[in-house]
Amino acid sequence: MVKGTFITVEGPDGAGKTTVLNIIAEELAAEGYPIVQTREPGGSPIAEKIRQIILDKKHTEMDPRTEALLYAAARRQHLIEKIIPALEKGNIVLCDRFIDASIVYQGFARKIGIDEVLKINRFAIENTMPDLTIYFDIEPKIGLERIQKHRQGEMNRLDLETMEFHKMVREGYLQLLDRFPDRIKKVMADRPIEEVKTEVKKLILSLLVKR
Ligand SMILES: Nc1ncnc2c1ncn2[C@@H]1O[C@H](COP(=O)(O)OP(=O)(O)OP(=O)(O)O)[C@@H](O)[C@H]1O
Ligand SMILES: Cc1cn([C@H]2C[C@H](O)[C@@H](COP(=O)(O)O)O2)c(=O)[nH]c1=O
Repeated sequence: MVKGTFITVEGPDGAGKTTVLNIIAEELAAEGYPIVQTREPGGSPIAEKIRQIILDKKHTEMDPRTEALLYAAARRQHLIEKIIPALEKGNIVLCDRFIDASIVYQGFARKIGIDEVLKINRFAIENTMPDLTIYFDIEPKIGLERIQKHRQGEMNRLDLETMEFHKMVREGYLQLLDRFPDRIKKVMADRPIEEVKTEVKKLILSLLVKR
């Protein structure tokens, strides 16, 4: 039986997910919560290797379905090696992106189709879905400006996609929010880090007190 709590954060590139998750993970751990912080694609040695292949700026010829399969493969490995064992031990798993990113980036923005991408991801994850997903909403232009300003050297293949693509990503997330209102909660991410962090932490704590 799975005893832990599975929480994911999602949103356009540069929305501030990693920054806020780092702060919250540290605070919750200091407050005594059993936290396991991780990310996708990656989070385990094999999945991190797949990440390097997917995000390599030189891999401009990667086919969209290859990309979708690689994300799903990385997800499967990460789930089996890290997420499920952590949940079985009763931990709170805070994961930077999960299945919703594939639905939005590959299914919607790459135009493979949401149902096609869901199919391969159902195969990858079987029944493990997040208990709560926090969606960081931001205009792609602002997110990308943040990345350009602070992480210029670390722009990956997906960051370098067209503005049209990034707008589709946001549109895709907003559609998912309408489809899964009980699981996905929206936070406006175009505010100071402290404000965003406070709201995200409140959402997490309100789930934890119910469990
Ligand atoms: N609320 C904020 N206001 C201004 N700058 C921010 C804010 N949150 C994060 N940043 C800065 O923006 C940059 C991108 O943030 P971060 O890496 O946390 O975003 P992300 O959502 O994880 O992006 P990606 O999905 O592309 O990895 C970082 O340099 C960070 O310091
Ligand atoms: C899990 C997942 C991610 N992506 C995209 C989203 C980002 O552009 C990159 C990951 O980079 P980050 O700095 O770690 O956010 O990959 C995707 O397209 N599909 C997915 O399933």
